[in-house]
Amino acid sequence: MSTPWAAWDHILKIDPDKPLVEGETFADVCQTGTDAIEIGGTLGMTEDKMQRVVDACAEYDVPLYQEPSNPSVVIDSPVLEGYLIPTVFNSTDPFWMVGAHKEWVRIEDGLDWDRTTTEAYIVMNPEASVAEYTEADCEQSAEDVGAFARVAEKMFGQEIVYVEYSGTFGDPEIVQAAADGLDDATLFYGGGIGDYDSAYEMGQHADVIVVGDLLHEEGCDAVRETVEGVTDAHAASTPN
Ligand SMILES: CC(C)=CCC/C(C)=C/CC/C(C)=C/CC/C(C)=C/COP(=O)(O)OP(=O)(O)O
Ligand SMILES: O=P(O)(O)OC[C@@H](O)CO
Ligand SMILES: [Mg+2]
Repeated sequence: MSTPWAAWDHILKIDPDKPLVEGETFADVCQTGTDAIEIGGTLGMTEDKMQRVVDACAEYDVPLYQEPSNPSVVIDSPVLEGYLIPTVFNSTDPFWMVGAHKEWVRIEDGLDWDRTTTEAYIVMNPEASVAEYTEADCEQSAEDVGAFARVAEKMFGQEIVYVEYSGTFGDPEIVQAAADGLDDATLFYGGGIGDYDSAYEMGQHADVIVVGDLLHEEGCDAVRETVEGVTDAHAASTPN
């Protein structure tokens, strides 16, 4: 797989288990200015729900990626640009690091490796479903997170490191520690981004910000503001 995310600033994560804001359509969702759409969530995932979102977004230009939370919800669709497969570095259960992946590969024939890449998650909000689901140890200092990020890149060859605060705005110092741990990998940050300022702030530390709940709670105009926030943060920090 090539590394298109190296050029991204913003990902919109659609949770197929949650409705859009009343009156909005997937056409609106695909025109928020985001660089890519990830389709996934932790709870209530089914192939059908995934497929419905993929179909609804298929005709627009924004690249679509599936982010499955378990092997049984992966859908085979030519419309998908690729599959971003989490591996949770701070899970206390190896199933969420490598076990689910082994099961997937054992069961499925002919996976499309060119369209498949992993995201090295560091799950930091103990209240999030994803933390509970993967039994993540969220007691990680900035030094720990920096070391996880470095291990992910240097020892496990990960192209994407994802600091995940799903549902709450994280600690910018921790996100910066992850950034400092990386040379080449792309740093995703997700969690609690709700407006221009929060997008700008995390945009100063992460390569890509991921916006999820805001789409389902506030809608497309609010998402568009976060695209502006991170774009401005990156423009301000890029030397000419
Ligand atoms: C091997 C395959 C194909 C799948 C397994 C992939 C793994 C390890 C998944 C672990 C769980 C995970 C990191 C899922 C990614 C999606 C995610 C973090 C969604 C956000 O979840 P929450 O916001 O906590 O949940 P809800 O919004 O559903 O409550
Ligand atoms: O839903 P929010 O809090 O925006 O988090 C985004 C994403 O990181 C969730 O996996
Ligand atoms: Mg969520």
